[in-house]
Amino acid sequence: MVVLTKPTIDHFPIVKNSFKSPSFFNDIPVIDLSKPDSKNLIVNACEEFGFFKVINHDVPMEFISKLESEAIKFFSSPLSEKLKAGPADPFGYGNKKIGQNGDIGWVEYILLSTNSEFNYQKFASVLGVNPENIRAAVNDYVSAVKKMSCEILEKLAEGLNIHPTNVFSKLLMDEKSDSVFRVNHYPPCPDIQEFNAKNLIGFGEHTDPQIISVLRSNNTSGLQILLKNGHWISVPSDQNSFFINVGDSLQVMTNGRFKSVKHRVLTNSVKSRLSMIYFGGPPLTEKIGEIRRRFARH
Ligand SMILES: C=C1C[C@]23C[C@@]1(O)CC[C@H]2[C@@]12CC[C@H](O)[C@@](C)(C(=O)O1)[C@H]2[C@@H]3C(=O)O
Ligand SMILES: O=C(O)CCC(=O)C(=O)O
Ligand SMILES: [Fe+2]
Repeated sequence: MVVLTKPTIDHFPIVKNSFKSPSFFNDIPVIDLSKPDSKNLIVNACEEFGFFKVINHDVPMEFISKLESEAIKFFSSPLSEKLKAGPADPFGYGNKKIGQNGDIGWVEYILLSTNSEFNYQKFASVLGVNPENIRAAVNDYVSAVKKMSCEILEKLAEGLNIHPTNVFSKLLMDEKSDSVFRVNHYPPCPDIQEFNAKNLIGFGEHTDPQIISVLRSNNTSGLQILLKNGHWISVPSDQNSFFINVGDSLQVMTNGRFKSVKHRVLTNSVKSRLSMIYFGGPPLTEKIGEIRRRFARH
C-alpha cells in the first residue's frame, strides 16, 4: 500500500474543500449506436459538449475483461518491477509524471503506440507471461475500439453532410496514423481528508490533441468535463459503455464547430480507478485544416 506523508502529498495539486463540490451530471448525451438516427445526435453532442457516451457498441466484453485483468495484474506488481517497463519516454510505464511539461498527478500509466512495432517484452516479463499474449490482448481490444471509432466518425461526417464519409476515419485507418493507447491507474488516496482537501488531481485539466478519444473505465468515477458555462461536472462511471471526447484535431477540421472538451480526473479516497483510452490521431505528416465544402454534397 502507498502511504502518503505530508511532504509527499504537498507536491500534488488538490481540489480544496472550499471549492463547491462538483455535481454528477446525468444529462450527458447517450448515443445508441444501433439506432439509425444516431448521426444527428452525435453531431449535436459534439457541438454542445464535445463529449458523449456510447451504448450498444460491438466491442466484445471478453476483449475488455481480458485486457483489464492483465492491467490490474500489472499495476498490482511491486513498483520495482513496474519501473522496469519504464520510463515513459513517451511510451512505457510512467508514474506520477505526466508528459514533458513537468505535470504531476496521482496516477500511474502505460502508454503504447498502436501503429509502430511495440516491445511488449518488458510488460510481459513483469507479468511473467509470453509477450505474444499481451500483444494479442492489446491488438484485439484496440482493433475493436478503432473499428467503433471509425463507425462514429463516419456517422459524424454523414450528420455534417460531408462526403466522402470516410474523410475522418481514413486518417485513423492510415498505417502511419499517430494513434496511442493508454491505461491509467489511479490508486485510492485514503489520507486525503487529513490534508483538508476533497480530492487530489489524478490527471490535470487538458484537452486531447488527437481526433477522437475513446475511454472505458471500471466502476469508479473521477472523470470531469468542463461545460460551456464554465462548470466542472462529474461523469457517472459506466463500465459497460464507452465515453467519447472530441480532440483538438477534430475541432480544427470542423473549424471550431465541435469543441475539444477540457477534462480532468480527480482521485477517490476509497476506490481505485482504471481507465483504458484509445486516442485516434492523424498521421504526423498530415496537414490538418478545415474540411472544406468541396467535400460537401450540395
Ligand atoms: C500534460 C500533458 C500530457 C499529454 C501532453 C500534455 O502536455 C497535454 C496533453 C496530454 C495528452 C492527453 C492525451 C494522451 O494521453 C497524451 C499521450 C497526448 O497525446 O496528449 C497525453 C500527453 C502525455 O501524457 O504525454
Ligand atoms: O483516465 C481517465 O479517465 C482520463 C485520462 C485522460 O484524460 C487522458 O489520459 O488523456
Ligand atoms: Fe485526456
